[in-house]
Amino acid sequence: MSYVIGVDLGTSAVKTVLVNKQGQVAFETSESYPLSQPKPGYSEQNPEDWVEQTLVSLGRLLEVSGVPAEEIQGMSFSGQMHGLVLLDQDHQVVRPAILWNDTRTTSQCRRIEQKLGGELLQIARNRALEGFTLPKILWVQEHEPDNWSRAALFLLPKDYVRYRLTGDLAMDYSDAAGTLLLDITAKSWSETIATAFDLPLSLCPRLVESFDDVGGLLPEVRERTGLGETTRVYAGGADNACGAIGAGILSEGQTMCSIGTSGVVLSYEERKDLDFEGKVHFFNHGEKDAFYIMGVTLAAGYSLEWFRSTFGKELSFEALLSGVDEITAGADGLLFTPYIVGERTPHPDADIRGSFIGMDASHRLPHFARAVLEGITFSLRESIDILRESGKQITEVISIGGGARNETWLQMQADIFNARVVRLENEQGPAMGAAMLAAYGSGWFDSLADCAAAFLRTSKSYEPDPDRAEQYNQLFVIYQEIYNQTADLNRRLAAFRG
Ligand SMILES: Nc1ncnc2c1ncn2[C@@H]1O[C@H](COP(=O)(O)OP(=O)(O)O)[C@@H](O)[C@H]1O
Ligand SMILES: O=C(CO)[C@@H](O)[C@H](O)COP(=O)(O)O
Repeated sequence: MSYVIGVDLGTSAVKTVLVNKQGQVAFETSESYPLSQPKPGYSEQNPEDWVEQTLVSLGRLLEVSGVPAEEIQGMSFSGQMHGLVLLDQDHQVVRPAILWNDTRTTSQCRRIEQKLGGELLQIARNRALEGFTLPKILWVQEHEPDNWSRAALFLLPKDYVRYRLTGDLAMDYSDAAGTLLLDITAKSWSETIATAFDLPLSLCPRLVESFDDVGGLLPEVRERTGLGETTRVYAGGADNACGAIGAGILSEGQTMCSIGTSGVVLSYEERKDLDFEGKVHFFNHGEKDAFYIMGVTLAAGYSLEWFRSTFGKELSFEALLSGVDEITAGADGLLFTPYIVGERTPHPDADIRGSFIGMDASHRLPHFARAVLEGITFSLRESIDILRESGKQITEVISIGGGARNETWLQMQADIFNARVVRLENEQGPAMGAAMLAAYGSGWFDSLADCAAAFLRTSKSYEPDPDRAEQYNQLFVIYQEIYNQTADLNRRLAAFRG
């Protein structure tokens, strides 16, 4: 038997899957790590935690599956996007990684806009958002001169882990697209953007394709994990690019919804010259010379996780959500907005915060849990609507990520999106996408599309219920008003946050 490994470096955990030539997941493991919020709006992780837990996860995969190391032909990575890992000249980490959901960089975003004006959208094809990497680099430059003076190179999270496993320093196009330093269609680092902020191009690593072979595993990694010399390592991609590959989003007309820590609505995009005015993110795909567009809810699964850990600490997700399907659409007049760490699409606003609107003495825990699921899904519907307004036909959505584990939530997605929602046999989209990059890189298939045809299987489809879809349309109009009604209140409350 031959196998490949997909590693998904998520925000809550690293997940590894061992996949055979038929696309069956022979074994999977997950190892979590902490997220630190030293101040409101800050979000950091220790890169050493990622490396350690990836090694533990790979070791378990080998040990428990019992698969001989020589049967594992390839390995590739998917990673949380945008996180800044700064390295010094000796490739030592300079400071904790500043993550995608860290919103400390509003003033750096305004500086980028002032300096570059329309050139930013022309070159980087995205607007300056707090989560992207360039504003984080400028924040360190402004606020931590000692750390900045030591910085020689930056990497993104999965590229750092891959460096520690192979010794190779590189970044793939799909992840580089989220830095705001890449000329997206030219596929090169932008000298215009770098020089505008006095950044030497030597700060940027070598660029590679997601399916490029970047070497073998270091001897100490082989010893620690049980992997051998036969396993080649392929660069990998951004978690959303890998999620798209793992959901088979490889041609025009295909859309996915991913609910992990963040929430993403993503469509394959052939129209590379169309101006989306920065309303959605426009990124390079993991497939060669392909692109996708997407909208992002910053706290999707994270809102549910926050709600569970705050109000139902002893409950599993299954227990928390068990009574939710007994409550009707709209949770008896209770709405939730998932802005608990600020928002991106369609409201790029670091100060906005969440609300429960319409609390009534009759509401119980399941009402609140339902309102949280509905609020997250309404937020994703805002991205669906932007994609539809750009001319996309969205009649079917492949749902992946932790949010695809709950049947009620999948039906809710179908009703709120007014589209068929499809769950795959394996909802681990990004890890599967990484395994597919390794399978394609290893020469198992002629294209990623051929790999998707062989690997991906539908598990169940959820059709929208016309009555509930109509009810949700009416509720969505009220939901959409909450942002404007609460934006000023939250701006004034910002001064009182810890
Ligand atoms: N059984 C479940 N039912 C509903 N939602 C779930 C369930 N398990 C996990 N989730 C949601 O999925 C999120 C984690 O998704 P995952 O794709 O693993 O995240 P990430 O890749 O960001 O680490 C959790 O925060 C939670 O909101
Ligand atoms: O910032 C983005 C995309 O622009 C996020 O989607 C991150 O890539 C993190 O993803 P998850 O941990 O939620 O998978």
